Amino acid sequence: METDLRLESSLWIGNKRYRAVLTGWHLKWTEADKKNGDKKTVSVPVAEVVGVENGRVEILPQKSVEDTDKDFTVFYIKRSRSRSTYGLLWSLGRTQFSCPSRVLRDQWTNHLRTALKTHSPLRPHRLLVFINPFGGKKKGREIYHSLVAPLFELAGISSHVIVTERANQARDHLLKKDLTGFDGVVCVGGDGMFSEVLHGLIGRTQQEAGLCETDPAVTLQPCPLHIGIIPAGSTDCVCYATVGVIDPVSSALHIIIDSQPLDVCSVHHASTLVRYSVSLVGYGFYGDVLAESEKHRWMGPLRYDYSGTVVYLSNRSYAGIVQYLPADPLLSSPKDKTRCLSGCNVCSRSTERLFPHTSDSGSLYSSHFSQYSNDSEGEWVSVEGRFRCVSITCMSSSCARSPLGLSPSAHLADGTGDLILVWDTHPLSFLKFLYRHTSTQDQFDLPFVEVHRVKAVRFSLPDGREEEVHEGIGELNRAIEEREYVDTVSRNGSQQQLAQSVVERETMNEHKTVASILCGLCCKKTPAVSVWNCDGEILPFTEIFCRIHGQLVRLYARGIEDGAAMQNCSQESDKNKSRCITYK
Ligand SMILES: Nc1ncnc2c1ncn2[C@@H]1O[C@H](COP(=O)(O)OP(=O)(O)OP(=O)(O)O)[C@@H](O)[C@H]1O
Ligand SMILES: CCCCCCCCCCCCC/C=C/[C@@H](O)[C@H](CO)NC(=O)CCCCC
Ligand SMILES: [Ca+2]
Repeated sequence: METDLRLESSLWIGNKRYRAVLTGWHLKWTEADKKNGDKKTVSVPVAEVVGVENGRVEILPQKSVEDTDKDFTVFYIKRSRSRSTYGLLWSLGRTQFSCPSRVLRDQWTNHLRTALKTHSPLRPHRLLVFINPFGGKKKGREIYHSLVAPLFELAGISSHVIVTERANQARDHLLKKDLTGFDGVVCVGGDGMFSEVLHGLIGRTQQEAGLCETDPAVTLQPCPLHIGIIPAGSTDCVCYATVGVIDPVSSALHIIIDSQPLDVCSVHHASTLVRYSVSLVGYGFYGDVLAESEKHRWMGPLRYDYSGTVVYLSNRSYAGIVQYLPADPLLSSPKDKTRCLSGCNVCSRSTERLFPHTSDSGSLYSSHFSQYSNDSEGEWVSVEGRFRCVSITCMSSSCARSPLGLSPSAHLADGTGDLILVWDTHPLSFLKFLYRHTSTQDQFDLPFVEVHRVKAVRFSLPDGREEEVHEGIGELNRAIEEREYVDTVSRNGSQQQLAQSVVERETMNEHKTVASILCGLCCKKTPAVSVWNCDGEILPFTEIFCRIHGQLVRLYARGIEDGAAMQNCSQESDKNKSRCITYK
């Protein structure tokens, strides 16, 4: 195969002559008229060629084609460091080659296209795209049509685009409509849109397999369709943690060439499935922040900072019983200071265990999904007390607010989640814990913080707390109502007037906030229960059971690339370094 695809000739880039070689794995070109020591070789892995066009062609920012006889243009992945994140930005590299004859030009383009088909057989051909026109800064449509669609066209991908008109339209479509012919689903939006697609695809796959999603003991069927994310939301945590940057062009290029399995946590209450999560299932602080932020949606992404401050000042902790099933400690630890990077060994070993009969990317479509049991997995552990927060995350959950994330050493696809227990502590100590999320300081190196790598978690309320719960809520509401009454009556004279005015309703919310802050600071009359934040949605239950399902879905991504390692790659990349690429 390698021999058949090999092609070597002189080619021109501008007025310089190059010796160009196409082997099975790489396209390389070296300046021909230089002394040996000065010769630089550019090497592009075939796996990173996005498209090949006849003539002199430009795609972004605008398409332009000069249809000449002896020229061809190669488009490929180009990397640069991101100033604000740890990941690498991808852009579309482009080189226009000129040949001495049209025959040679056709030979080059045919060989390159054949090499692409041979070495990248799993690239998508047809995608279903959902655009949320209201996500984040409401730029989803514009982002897709100007930056993403031209790249898909270049890569020969056809797409069926649906601009959503209501929440849950994407989920319902995926649950009910014909999906024949699609290789994957792309969501243009934020974590909420991703969650819709996740629920739609997991639900559809289980329906078709005749499996019962509600039973936490059932081994779920992995989804055959991939999920791609074009970030256009407020947090874009799933994109950040799986690609390393929030950049629509980088994400579009990942959709064209990549595949990355991802663990999913199913959340159950009694005998119902409540939701799926990939990022955060959080009780206490994160639940309260989300609940508070819902009152201030008009603030946009800033609502989380505002609500974070309000909730922090209200100084709450909650009683609970947490039971967890530890994962095999011999495989990895959330405190081992490693990071899950693209090509991660811990995740690869997990793939081997989850899909024992396939070792390569063929496992993508494998129907083998046997729940492994491992002798080194421990017994259930139970802890009880007061917590500032209880969080479970299947991945690092890094985002712009926290570039290393909730659990910096968590793995995307190892079949485990990290359980973070933050015991009740002094407000300043808790602030230290929160603050460490924004830097490289270790947030787990604090005496009131525990982190465990787990397969499953159960959360329940201590016995007899129900009364306290109601009492707590009742007292808080009475305190809020009292303050509201005093405030409104002194300003307006009548509560009815207040209820009729939208502006004043907003003021009422502010008063509620102030009341709850005062409650937290002075009276300590806080509710005895918090709410669960599940990837940005509030759960309607307090007592839950969570189970991690290893590699239940596949994303069009590759995990975070190690910027330093990429720069150290030699120019003469071999097969093992096929992801290395150097540019002048
Ligand atoms: N056409 C629509 N109208 C109203 N809501 C929609 C529509 N399409 C999708 N949604 C819902 O909007 C919610 C938020 O969308 P999305 O996640 O795209 O943006 P975001 O909230 O700004 O970002 P993030 O979730 O990253 O914070 C989603 O939960 C989704 O269900
Ligand atoms: C003094 C400085 C304090 C700084 C504190 C920073 C702590 C940041 C930790 C980062 C946590 C990200 C967790 C990800 C959650 C997402 O799945 C979810 C959906 O988008 N977002 C929220 O729930 C939105 C709510 C996020 C709560 C912060
Ligand atoms: Ca994991």
